[in-house]
Amino acid sequence: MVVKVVSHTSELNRFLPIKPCKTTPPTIFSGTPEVDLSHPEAKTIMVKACQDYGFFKLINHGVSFHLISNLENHALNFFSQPQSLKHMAAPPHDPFGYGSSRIGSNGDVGRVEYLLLNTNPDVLSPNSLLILHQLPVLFRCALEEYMVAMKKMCCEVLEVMAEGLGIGERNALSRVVGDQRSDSCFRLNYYPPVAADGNMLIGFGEHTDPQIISVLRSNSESGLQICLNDGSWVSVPPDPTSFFINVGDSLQVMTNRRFKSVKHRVLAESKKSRMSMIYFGGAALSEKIAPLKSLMSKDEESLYKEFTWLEYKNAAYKSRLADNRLSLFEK
Ligand SMILES: C=C1C[C@]23C[C@@]1(O)CC[C@H]2[C@@]12CC[C@H](O)[C@@](C)(C(=O)O1)[C@H]2[C@@H]3C(=O)O
Ligand SMILES: O=C(O)CCC(=O)C(=O)O
Ligand SMILES: [Fe+2]
Repeated sequence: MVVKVVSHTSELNRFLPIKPCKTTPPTIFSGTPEVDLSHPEAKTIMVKACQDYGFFKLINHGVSFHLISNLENHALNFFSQPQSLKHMAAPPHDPFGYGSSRIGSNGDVGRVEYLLLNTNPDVLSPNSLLILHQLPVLFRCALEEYMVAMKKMCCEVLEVMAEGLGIGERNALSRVVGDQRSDSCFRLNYYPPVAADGNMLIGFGEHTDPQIISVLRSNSESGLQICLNDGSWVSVPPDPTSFFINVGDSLQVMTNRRFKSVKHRVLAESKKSRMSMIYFGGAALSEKIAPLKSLMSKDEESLYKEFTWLEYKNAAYKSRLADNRLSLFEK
């Protein structure tokens, strides 16, 4: 009998079970709200989209396509390397760095490879710095440039949103993500092509994002699905020239549930690889995540207990992907 000794985590990962999905073709969603950032009515459409779906597509965003495709090319080169070269010196149990199949540390799996980074040089753990410095210098520059552009755009979107919500201070939301100490993160997801046997696999299981907003850009391969209010799942047609914005749990709280954080997932279904890049705009660790006073009506009560981003993050990172993390903090 030949006993194969699996000595590396990446090897182990290949044997993790990933549930195949039903083969019925997904419903294509034709109703993605579209927000033109250069349009004077952007604020109204944005707020309605966040109330109705917690999700919208952003066009005329002003981010150069060169910046995006430059990062995409470097990322593709990175993921195309042999497995042994992708594994970086990230210590075990650190969510940051390169990963394959395992999502988080509580048993979730998906057919995905990723690179997860902390975006803030001030709260960068020594591990995150270690990871960045193991990447080719041009890749690292492309990442840094892209993250700066994402932070700026995230703040612009949050300012338009605040205006749309009728909040007096335009920076009530954007100052949280714009803060020097904001604990935002960035993720590159690479979904390898799937066999043409009609089976769809879970690429990234259903979840909500814990942060304030997430800014997602993908190549032209489909896979992203959102859950509508009636509980049905619909496929979002990809658009590599636009960004997709998700309302995260923190924004659901800051708006006292006027906005709902959107449940989403990715099915690995394409014969070509899908690549996505997501900027998760978060708060500083010490920031109180609570409904904005300027938004609340006179006798309105907060639907949530008081907590800081650090408290929420700690709880979130102990949970499974599909858990309702906010329920722990509801009054
Ligand atoms: C299973 C998990 C992965 C995750 C941490 C968690 O315990 C629950 C939240 C997950 C999530 C979803 C959005 C982002 O991709 C992410 C980086 C985040 O902040 O929360 C992931 C976490 C992760 O991959 O470690
Ligand atoms: O890869 C994608 O398109 C979405 C992934 C996602 O939702 C996440 O990383 O939180
Ligand atoms: Fe997500």
